[in-house]
Amino acid sequence: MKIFTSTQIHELDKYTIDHEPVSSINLMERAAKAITHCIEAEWSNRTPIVVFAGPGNNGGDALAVARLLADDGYQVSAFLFNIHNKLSNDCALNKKRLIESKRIKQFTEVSVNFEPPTLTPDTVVVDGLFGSGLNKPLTGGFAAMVKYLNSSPAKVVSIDIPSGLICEDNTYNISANILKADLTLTLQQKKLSMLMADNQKYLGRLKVLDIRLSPEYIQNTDCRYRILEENDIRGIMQPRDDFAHKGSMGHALLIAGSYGMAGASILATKACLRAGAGKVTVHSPKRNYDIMQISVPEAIQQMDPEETLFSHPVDTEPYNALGIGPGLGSNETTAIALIAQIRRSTCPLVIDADAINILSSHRAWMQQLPKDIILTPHPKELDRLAGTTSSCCYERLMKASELAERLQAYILLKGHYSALCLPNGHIDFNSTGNSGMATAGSGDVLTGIITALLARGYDAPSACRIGMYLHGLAGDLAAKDLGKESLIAGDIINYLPKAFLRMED
Ligand SMILES: NC(=O)C1=CN([C@@H]2O[C@H](COP(=O)(O)OP(=O)(O)OC[C@H]3O[C@@H](n4cnc5c(N)ncnc54)[C@H](OP(=O)(O)O)[C@@H]3O)[C@@H](O)[C@H]2O)[C@@H](O)CC1
Ligand SMILES: Nc1ncnc2c1ncn2[C@@H]1O[C@H](COP(=O)(O)OP(=O)(O)O)[C@@H](O)[C@H]1O
Ligand SMILES: [K+]
Repeated sequence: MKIFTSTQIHELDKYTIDHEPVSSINLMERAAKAITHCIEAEWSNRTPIVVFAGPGNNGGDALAVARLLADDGYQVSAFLFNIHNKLSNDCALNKKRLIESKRIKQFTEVSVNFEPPTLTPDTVVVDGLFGSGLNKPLTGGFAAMVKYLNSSPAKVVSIDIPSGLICEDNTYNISANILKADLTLTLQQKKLSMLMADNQKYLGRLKVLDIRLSPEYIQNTDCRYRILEENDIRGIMQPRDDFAHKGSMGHALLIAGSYGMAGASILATKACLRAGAGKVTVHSPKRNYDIMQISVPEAIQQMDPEETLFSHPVDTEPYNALGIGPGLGSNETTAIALIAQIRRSTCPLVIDADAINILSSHRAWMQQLPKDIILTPHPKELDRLAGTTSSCCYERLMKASELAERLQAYILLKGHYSALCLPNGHIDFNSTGNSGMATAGSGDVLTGIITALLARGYDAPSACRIGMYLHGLAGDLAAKDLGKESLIAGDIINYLPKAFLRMED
């Protein structure tokens, strides 16, 4: 699913009006009907409704909803904020229709002073102050109104997006001036800011309402952001050849696990095997030999000369892909071996965990990274790598994207909606995965999966897309059977077979 920017959403709106064809007022009515339907499904007509409408089309939607609810027997009070005496055409038309319908309990147009109504816990507030047209943070009277609503006991339903939240960049927005909705009914598609962890507190429950905007525009318009769905992944997965043999299914090398961190290499290795690599070799320090042999008998063991850490780069000629980093530690000997390993590697590379941390403390080495390398940082690792200090998720995402462009690398920033930042500046978000996966070792599993896919011959973007999707899907299937609370990283590996099966259906 493409995630258009607010500018593109306006173009899409206009294109639909011109080409469907549908008049803009009828498109607004379509949106208002969908919103009204959702509200009526949740609250009976004994619920007092208070509608707050702004001067633009978000306000127009809200006034149409006020009329439709009143028509269906709800007690509706509506406030239209028209402080500059300037309404959008469709907002003005819906004001007229609302007044003419006469079913409304109270309609107030606010131009100067606003006497806020009493909001009881059983009241539902419909927020149509600002939607995708908000172009700067709220200030003054509107900010005060948001604060008033946030401190009220009423339930809030936001139309399209909670007022005060901007569709993309909220880096310099003020949290107290953004409405906290209980339910957000967003039109046609999620907005970029809805994918960010730090904005979840504003959204409440989020529903996407299909208002049938032009499929032609949606299909033909290039878009920087998209959410990967099952069909996108099915489209790039290759069937396993009947005549496949272990020599044709890729030989993966993992360099992982220092003494005390054998678990990370075990998880990555098992995941790599379960993701269908023909052969997996794991390079780890001598002291981990027995535990590795016993834990993953299917893998080939390669011992580092050192007892407890990775110290010697290896020849990658026999391998089709290398994953390096899980549980590696950040000893200086390991750091030097890592950069030597990166320099001499001839196969596709996945860099994770401690390998990323080592690069963060030796930034000059980043210039030596080959093109098309894959880095899989979690947010803290990305912050160390890119030197981000802000807690703003959008800013971090932009840093990750800039870094991907500068290095011509694939940066997979992990989390809910993991974001794959591509060298061309585009960003693909993953749609699978759940909070049960917030458990140590989940990332090691992802590294193993992506390394396997690279070894099998997928190019870097496909390996990342399929890898993060299957990883999340395995987590979802595991959570369905086991619940989220007790999920551990090993469960993700155990459910990878079912995730593959689901994609073969
Ligand atoms: N997508 C679709 O196809 C469909 C979309 N629809 C609906 O349209 C909505 C978008 O409508 P919209 O473009 O009229 O913008 P909206 O959010 O109402 O605000 C614009 C007004 O706000 C003002 N303003 C901006 N920032 C401000 C600030 N900080 N503080 C104060 N004022 C500020 C701005 O003023 P200006 O910047 O122009 O001076 C202008 O007056 C969308 O969210 C959805 O609900 C549906 O009807 C049907 C199909
Ligand atoms: N709430 C969540 N929703 C979806 N996926 C999640 C969630 N929490 C964690 N994950 C996934 O689990 C993995 C965690 O990786 P990471 O933080 O590197 O773990 P570790 O370092 O312990 O192996 C990532 O792939 C991430 O996307
Ligand atoms: K709104």
